[in-house]
Amino acid sequence: MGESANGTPVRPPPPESPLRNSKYSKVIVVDNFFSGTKDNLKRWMGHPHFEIIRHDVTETLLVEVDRIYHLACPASPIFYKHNPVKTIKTNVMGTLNMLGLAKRVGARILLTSTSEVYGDPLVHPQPEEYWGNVNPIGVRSCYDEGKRVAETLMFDYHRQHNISIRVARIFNTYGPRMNIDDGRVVSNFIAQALRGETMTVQAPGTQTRSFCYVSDMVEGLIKLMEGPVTGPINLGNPGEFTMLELAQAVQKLIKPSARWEIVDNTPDDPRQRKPDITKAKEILGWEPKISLAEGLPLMAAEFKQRLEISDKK
Ligand SMILES: NC(=O)c1ccc[n+]([C@@H]2O[C@H](COP(=O)([O-])OP(=O)(O)OC[C@H]3O[C@@H](n4cnc5c(N)ncnc54)[C@H](O)[C@@H]3O)[C@@H](O)[C@H]2O)c1
Ligand SMILES: O=C(O)[C@H]1O[C@H](OP(=O)(O)OP(=O)(O)OC[C@H]2O[C@@H](n3ccc(=O)[nH]c3=O)[C@H](O)[C@@H]2O)[C@H](O)[C@@H](O)[C@@H]1O
Repeated sequence: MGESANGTPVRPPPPESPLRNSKYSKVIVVDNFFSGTKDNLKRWMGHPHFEIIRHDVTETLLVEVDRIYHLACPASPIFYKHNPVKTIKTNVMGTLNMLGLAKRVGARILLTSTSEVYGDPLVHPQPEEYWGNVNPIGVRSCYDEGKRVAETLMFDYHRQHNISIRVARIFNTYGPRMNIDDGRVVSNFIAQALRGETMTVQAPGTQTRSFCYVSDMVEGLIKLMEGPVTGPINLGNPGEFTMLELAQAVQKLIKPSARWEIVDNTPDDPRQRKPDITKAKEILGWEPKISLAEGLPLMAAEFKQRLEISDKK
């Protein structure tokens, strides 16, 4: 345990904390808590180097910082489709405001873009050079096209105002402390199996995704932020699974009697997705370490605690 300037004992940051191995030792979290929760931040509250501001990034923010990790955006399809206009505003006005902040204070800014910029990809796996296959007027467009505009804004500010930027294209990331009713597939299947409900496999069930464990992703984001290139760089785990395979893995892990059913899907669901992470490996020296088989039990254990389900059968 170290000591702060005013003598208050300072807890060392946990291994997954951006504070570790970083010269940037104070963190200001900005969130409007639309899909996030303060519960996930409780262990940091009262820490002298930590601050939370309830704020919507579609409004101007005035703080003094060196690094901006711009993650604010509804990310689960059920959340972003709930208010598509707000989702676009968050991506466009929110990114403009964060870039304005970066310009004013001379900070470096990292955008968490998404594999959704590749849409329903016709190239597989997806390299960064692929321009994508995105429906501009569909129900997912507020998110997909919103992130594409956010990327454009990042590069225009970089070219026009010489802002230092980093763009990560994140592929499906999961882990402990996700909102139990987030609506994304890994949290849905784990929560459903634990609650004794039928897992909802959206048709056809043969669509694929590549799932990255959260601590791997955090390490990749920090390496990109402190690394030498702007990106865009794919960050994800190249292990590729169908949704039926994921349901089977959750069944095997949680309850052999767990069942699934095929339910209706929503339009424009990508049929396949797998990152080409050659650039992340070669330029950042990053690749994920935690396989789906290792990550699922870690998430299930934490979901069990929150759902207060004991191991007694
Ligand atoms: N998890 C993934 O699979 C994944 C994949 C690709 C990209 N991303 C991107 O990473 C970022 C984080 O995703 P996540 O999975 O942690 O989602 P999340 O929903 O858990 O977190 C998003 C956070 O942004 C906050 N937020 C939303 N709108 C805001 C606004 N207008 N102002 C301030 N805060 C706002 C939410 O309250 C929440 O805390 C998002 O930008 C998302 O698009 C995530
Ligand atoms: O990684 C990405 O780039 C994007 O991935 C996800 O989008 P999506 O892949 O649609 O995520 P899910 O909602 O978890 O769906 C994954 C697959 O599971 C299926 N699914 C989802 C939920 C469910 O209960 N059952 C089910 O079979 C969906 O049809 C889809 O094929 C995230 O929601 C986005 O924030 C993120 O940007």
